[in-house]
Amino acid sequence: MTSLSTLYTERWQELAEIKDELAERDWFPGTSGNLSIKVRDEPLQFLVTASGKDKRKRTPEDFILVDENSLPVHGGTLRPSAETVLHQKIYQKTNAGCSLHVHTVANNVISELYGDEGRITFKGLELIKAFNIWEEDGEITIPIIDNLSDLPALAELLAEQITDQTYGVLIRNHGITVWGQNGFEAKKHLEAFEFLFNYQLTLSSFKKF
Ligand SMILES: CSC[C@@H](O)[C@@H](O)C(=O)COP(=O)(O)O
Ligand SMILES: [Zn+2]
Repeated sequence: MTSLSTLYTERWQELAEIKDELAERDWFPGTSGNLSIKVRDEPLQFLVTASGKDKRKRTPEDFILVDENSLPVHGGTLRPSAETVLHQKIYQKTNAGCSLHVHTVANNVISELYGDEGRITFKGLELIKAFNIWEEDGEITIPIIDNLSDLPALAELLAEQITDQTYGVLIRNHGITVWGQNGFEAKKHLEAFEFLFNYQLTLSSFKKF
């Protein structure tokens, strides 16, 4: 059986690599964004990015191990992400092993354009298969929630949107939070959503009035 410390080291490495890749895409403007990865289930413990840091940089203090109440397991002075409670809710309501939150222009614009409808649905696009949807007429819907400043309330709002068919949630004029069973799947979902948002925005810009 893999020891807890080996698991911790492996998960740290996995999350650090994802952070580097998302940084290369410039998906952490102005210190925004936060990432987490589950280390153990019972009791829940996950690594989450430290708050307010430049997530483009790699340092030994990038991640903090937190518990099922989003509190640091080992104490210390480093603060976990302000949005840790959103990650906590995702682990408590899904079988996710990794959760990623980024702010991009595309996800913000889509969230504003479709915010009043409370969701956006994509269909007829090959990339929907990234969500393991293989039907020819398959579709994927992402809910859009208001950007409450009360973070526990925001986490509740997000949790209310989670179903078996939900892979992410847009927070209006804020960003996207996605998850997957592991780091690979969470990143795949994030890249697929961002592709779909960019597709929609590009298509709209070419539509005749
Ligand atoms: C600097 S704007 C972004 C923050 O307000 C927040 O939304 C965010 O994504 C990053 O917060 P953090 O506490 O660093 O995880
Ligand atoms: Zn954010």
